[in-house]
Amino acid sequence: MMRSKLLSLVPCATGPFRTMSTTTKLTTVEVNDKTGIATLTMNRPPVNGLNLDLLRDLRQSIAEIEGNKSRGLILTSSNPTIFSAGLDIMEMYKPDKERVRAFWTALQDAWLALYGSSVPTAAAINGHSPAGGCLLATSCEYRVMLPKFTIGLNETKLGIVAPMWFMSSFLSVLPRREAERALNQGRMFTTDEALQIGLVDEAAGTKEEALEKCAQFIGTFAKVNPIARALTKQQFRAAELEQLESERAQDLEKFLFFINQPAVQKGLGIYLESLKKKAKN
Ligand SMILES: CCCCCCCCC/C=C/C(=O)SCCNC(=O)CCNC(=O)[C@H](O)C(C)(C)COP(=O)(O)OP(=O)(O)OC[C@H]1O[C@@H](n2cnc3c(N)ncnc32)[C@H](O)[C@@H]1OP(=O)(O)O
Repeated sequence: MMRSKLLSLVPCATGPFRTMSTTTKLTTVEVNDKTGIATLTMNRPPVNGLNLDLLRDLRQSIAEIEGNKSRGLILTSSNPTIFSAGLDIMEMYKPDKERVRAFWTALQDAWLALYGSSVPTAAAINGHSPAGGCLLATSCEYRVMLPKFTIGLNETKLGIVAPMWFMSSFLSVLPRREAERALNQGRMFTTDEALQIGLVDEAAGTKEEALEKCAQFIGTFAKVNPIARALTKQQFRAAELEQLESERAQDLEKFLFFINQPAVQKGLGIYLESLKKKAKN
């Protein structure tokens, strides 16, 4: 089933490209008419916290980019210092029962869409990228990061646990030993450290430069058969995608059980307070 879905979404090898700019509430898609590459920009102030609506918009924008025959997707942020602060903790703290189910389901959907996207993907990481922000970046095939920001899966520092599929994205970028240590430590890497360890592929001085480097990466596929490339990517990523697809319901229940533990709620409350205090100082 995945294969036929993929074939219908394979990007066109030839133009012409349409100039297009569409905005859902929290994301913008702009297709460059010269390169045919789509830039998907997250725009949810103040920190691109991944709430239900942003996750749904992301998924919708990814589907749109696949549907409009773009040559590739660059994920970035409209915020000059934050790529994404990760999951909106307000969705998990004292959550509404129905909404939190929809929220986690939307996160699963967004990850399946991005990690399994048929088009080449790159992240122009133009700001901090903790936790869910790092998940988005590592779900892409290439990462370019601006200086003096941080990226990583810091879940253990918040007293929460990154699910297996967060780890899968991380593991598709970092060697196993490095990934395990960083996950256990909840380590945030500076741009230089991320570059050194291979968590990001390149550094760039400005957002424009980062976008250009991402476009260059996507351009490396110009002479590759798009169907063969897309099927190769999909096969390479099939195990992780199929694991989540087959365990979605259990993954949701596991999340709900974990998040509703009084100790986890208490920890999230303390963490939120510390973020707010920091903002006041
Ligand atoms: C077994 C399996 C079981 C499964 C178990 C469950 C698994 C869950 C996996 C979780 C994944 C996650 O992504 S959890 C999320 C992890 N994210 C983080 O830890 C990032 C926390 N944020 C930061 O570090 C910083 O905010 C940062 C992004 C660097 C930006 O710093 P700044 O100084 O520019 O901005 P701040 O002043 O800190 O923040 C501006 C405002 O945004 C708020 N804010 C910041 N981050 C926020 C966030 N993630 N969610 C909500 N609100 C946030 C602050 O409280 C402020 O609110 P006001 O004071 O009201 O303005």
